[in-house]
Amino acid sequence: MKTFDLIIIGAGRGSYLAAKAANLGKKVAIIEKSKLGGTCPNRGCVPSKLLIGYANKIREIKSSKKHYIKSFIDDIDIEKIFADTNDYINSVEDFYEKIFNENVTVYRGEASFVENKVIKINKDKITAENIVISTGSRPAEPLTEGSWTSDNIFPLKQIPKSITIVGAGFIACELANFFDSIEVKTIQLVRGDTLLENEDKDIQEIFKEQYTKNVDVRFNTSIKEATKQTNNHFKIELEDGNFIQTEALLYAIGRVSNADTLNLENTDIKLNEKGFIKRDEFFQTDVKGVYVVGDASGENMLQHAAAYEVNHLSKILFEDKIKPLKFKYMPHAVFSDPEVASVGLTEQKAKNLNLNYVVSTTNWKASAKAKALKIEYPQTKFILNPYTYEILGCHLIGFESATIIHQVLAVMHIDNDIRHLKNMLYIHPALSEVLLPAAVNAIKVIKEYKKSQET
Ligand SMILES: Cc1cc2nc3c(=O)[nH]c(=O)nc-3n(C[C@H](O)[C@H](O)[C@H](O)COP(=O)(O)OP(=O)(O)OC[C@H]3O[C@@H](n4cnc5c(N)ncnc54)[C@H](O)[C@@H]3O)c2cc1C
Ligand SMILES: NC(=O)c1ccc[n+]([C@@H]2O[C@H](COP(=O)([O-])OP(=O)(O)OC[C@H]3O[C@@H](n4cnc5c(N)ncnc54)[C@H](O)[C@@H]3O)[C@@H](O)[C@H]2O)c1
Repeated sequence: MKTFDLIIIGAGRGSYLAAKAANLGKKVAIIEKSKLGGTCPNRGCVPSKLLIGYANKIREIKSSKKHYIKSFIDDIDIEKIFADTNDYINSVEDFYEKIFNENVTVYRGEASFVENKVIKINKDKITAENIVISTGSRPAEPLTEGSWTSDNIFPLKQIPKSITIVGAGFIACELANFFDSIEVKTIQLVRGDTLLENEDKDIQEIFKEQYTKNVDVRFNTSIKEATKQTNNHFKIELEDGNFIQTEALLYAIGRVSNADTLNLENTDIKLNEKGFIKRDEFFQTDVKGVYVVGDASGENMLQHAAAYEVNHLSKILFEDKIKPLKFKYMPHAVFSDPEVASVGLTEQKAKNLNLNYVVSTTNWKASAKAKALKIEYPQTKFILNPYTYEILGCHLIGFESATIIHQVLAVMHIDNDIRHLKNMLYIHPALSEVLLPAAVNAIKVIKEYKKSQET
């Protein structure tokens, strides 16, 4: 049996840990059953955001009337869009192979545990003092045979004339926006009456109102039966009695754990109630020296979380900086139309937790830059601790929200106090300036709250 210093199972973000350890002279084995780089560059964040780039441009052209410009789109070269996106995807393996030096052995195949510290891949058995499980997650099984998930839509193959997308979360709202923008007949099926159900309710409402101006969303329904016809299209009977025909059917109904591939029953590693791998704040599983990072823990399921965790784990393993990691805040964004960005608690969560909080909501109308964009709906919502001025949550909807929120993240990172956002200097009239009236209003709301408590 071969012995390594470090074994990494899953070459998504775990690849960077392999590269770092190898650069420090450690003998590393990394095992991947699919493509090096994992979900984000091959079938996740990057390809989907490349597509959103086209969608944003198309939406901008289509809304040019607001700027008194009559425009029309002569042709959208979807073949080129698909080919460019696939070119990127096809370059990923090569990129990842190059980040590994001679100290890395790449095993191709599915890894499973034989015992606590012994891993089997194909006919090989290997062991190491430290083992990192970074096996990510996979799409929940589609409910119709022959349909797509985000795993098999990339690399992009056929250009469908019509697509039906099931789900109301991140993936459904990003990809339905793309397909609709390139004029593929798109229908989104949502079992409830909300989109992006984990966002703050006010943001959800604005999102729903704006998004459904473009995308044909059928709420409170789902697929009763779907059958493939001779022309290879799906005939779908909906729960509400309606029928639709669609060439492609994509399920985006959440992600599940890959832990079932690992034969963990041969170990002392425990799972949580959702089947993801349990760990402590040092990423350690129930077996000493076996760690879990990224989606495999089921905690954050975001690339920036996986990247941060891998970086922190490398400090624990190689720099003797044995500090626990507990995220103080975890931001996310939905790159759809409109764009949404969020960090911390929604108002509903703050309420459920019985916290003392105040809410400040401001629109972006005072911003000259926002005015120049001619979009009416953008909003900033803060949830604040009125005693400490702490930002408990911040929710943005509007152009470049994912960029603007970084200013809030910096404050939360350094010294979480909304007053910094009021006192700092802003470039006038940059779009980030929208946070100035938001902070001024937030502080006013806090003062009014305090005054009301005195009387
Ligand atoms: C369509 C889509 C869009 C997304 N967009 C964003 C975004 O915009 N921003 C964002 O922050 N996040 C986004 N995400 C989420 C992001 O991709 C994941 O959070 C991130 O990739 C997790 O990284 P990871 O290394 O934990 O897992 P992964 O990247 O999934 O890597 C795990 C690897 O382990 C391999 N593996 C699994 N089991 C085994 C086994 N038994 N043996 C060997 N290998 C195994 C898998 O093949 C995979 O390559 C998106 C996800 C999807 C699907
Ligand atoms: N911009 C980003 O950061 C980004 C983009 C895409 C994906 N991601 C990550 O990937 C994860 C997975 O994305 P996702 O969109 O698949 O999951 P999600 O959890 O965001 O949404 C799943 C949706 O499917 C619906 N659903 C579940 N079961 C269903 C059923 N049987 N019938 C109909 N609807 C059903 C849910 O109500 C929900 O709306 C996200 O949680 C996120 O962590 C992030």
